[in-house]
Amino acid sequence: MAKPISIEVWNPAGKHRVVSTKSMPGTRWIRLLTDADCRLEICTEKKTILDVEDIQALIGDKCDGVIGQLTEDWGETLFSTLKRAGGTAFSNMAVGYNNVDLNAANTYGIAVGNTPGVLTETTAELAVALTVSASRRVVEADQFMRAGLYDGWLPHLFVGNLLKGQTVGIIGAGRIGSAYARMMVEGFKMNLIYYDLYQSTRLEKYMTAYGEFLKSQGEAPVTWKRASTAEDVLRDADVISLHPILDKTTYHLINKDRLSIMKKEAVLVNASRGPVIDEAALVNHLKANPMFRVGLDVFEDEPYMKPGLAEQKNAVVVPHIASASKWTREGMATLAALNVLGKVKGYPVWPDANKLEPFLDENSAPPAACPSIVNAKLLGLEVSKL
Ligand SMILES: NC(=O)c1ccc[n+]([C@@H]2O[C@H](COP(=O)([O-])OP(=O)(O)OC[C@H]3O[C@@H](n4cnc5c(N)ncnc54)[C@H](O)[C@@H]3O)[C@@H](O)[C@H]2O)c1
Ligand SMILES: O=C(O)[C@H](O)CO
Repeated sequence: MAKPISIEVWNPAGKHRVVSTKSMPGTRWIRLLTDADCRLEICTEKKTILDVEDIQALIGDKCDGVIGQLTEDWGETLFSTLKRAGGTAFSNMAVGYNNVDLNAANTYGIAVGNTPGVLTETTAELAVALTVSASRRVVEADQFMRAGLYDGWLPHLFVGNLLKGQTVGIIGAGRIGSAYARMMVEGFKMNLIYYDLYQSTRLEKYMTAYGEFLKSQGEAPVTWKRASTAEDVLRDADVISLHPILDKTTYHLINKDRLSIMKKEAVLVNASRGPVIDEAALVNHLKANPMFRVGLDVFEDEPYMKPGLAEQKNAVVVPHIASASKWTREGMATLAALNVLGKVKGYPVWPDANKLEPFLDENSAPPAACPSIVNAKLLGLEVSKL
């Protein structure tokens, strides 16, 4: 028998039943669904991470689409349950979808949505915050101050690293990696080295033009280089920020061997996914190298940290909040809802998931399209001509 699970219902008479496994910020997403004849059921269960059985109970016997979260395991069981309930759409409220088994979704013909772009700058800004906090020992110094230990200015007190003129390294120079690179380069006049499977022509052009601009102002130009291996970035950079997707190629990309080739005083930042770093190896490295610092938004076994990490003063840790600005979270909710709504209504897919502004303009109706469906091609979904 299905578990009882608490829900809040909007527009009970709506024709299409859409389930959201969590309450999400803002109200626009709710309005968009209910105005389009959806009965919306929002799970209000007081449990942070829902398990597969909870979500099966939410889906029930009839469900057209589900808006879910990155903490949920969307695989064979959930997609087959959704299919049996007549569903055709699932959207993560996240850009990353490593919690989703796309093969299973494809098998059951379920469209899988994500929420790119709207979180790019917000996430990059938090990565910058982690970089500065780790480099300048902000959290350690804050704790020292609150503990009443400050008894006057000292030449050696909390000496950290200067960023200006150093080299910033990016692994995964996609939307967020490139935005972070620009912030670090513009903000701190850093040189850039990046590694990605693909060339980032846009970022390279920007770096060249910005270097020229600085030169024209009589300042030292910034330089850039595309590395042919991740190791080249790790060896050369003073600050390394990780922004790839999580898949087989990036699992434990940062491991014991790769940590050992980094500079002893390097700063490593991760706001991508926890398993990109072998966290146990990182804890050992932090213990052995007190001048090496990290800023982490994500962890290998969330919500837990590997033993020893919490005690390391050279680590700044925050609970996966990189996309947590009000505008972004409301935008993510909107995009996730529109992905599901679009599929339920039979709309085509938006042609460019990097240009979703029309869906985010609160003063106009969104286009009749699904903003971002990651398996659209595989499912042969029609592309919007709008
Ligand atoms: N911490 C957070 O709250 C938060 C917020 C947003 C996104 N994220 C994570 O950040 C990731 C990136 O988001 P995005 O919007 O920039 O995605 P994106 O697709 O624009 O960028 C990902 C980049 O990683 C590159 N890549 C893939 N495999 C690689 C490899 N083996 N080595 C090097 N580079 C590789 C891709 O080519 C691409 O350029 C998401 O998938 C998500 O997991 C985390
Ligand atoms: O992938 C994502 O979108 C994040 O981890 C949450 O913002």
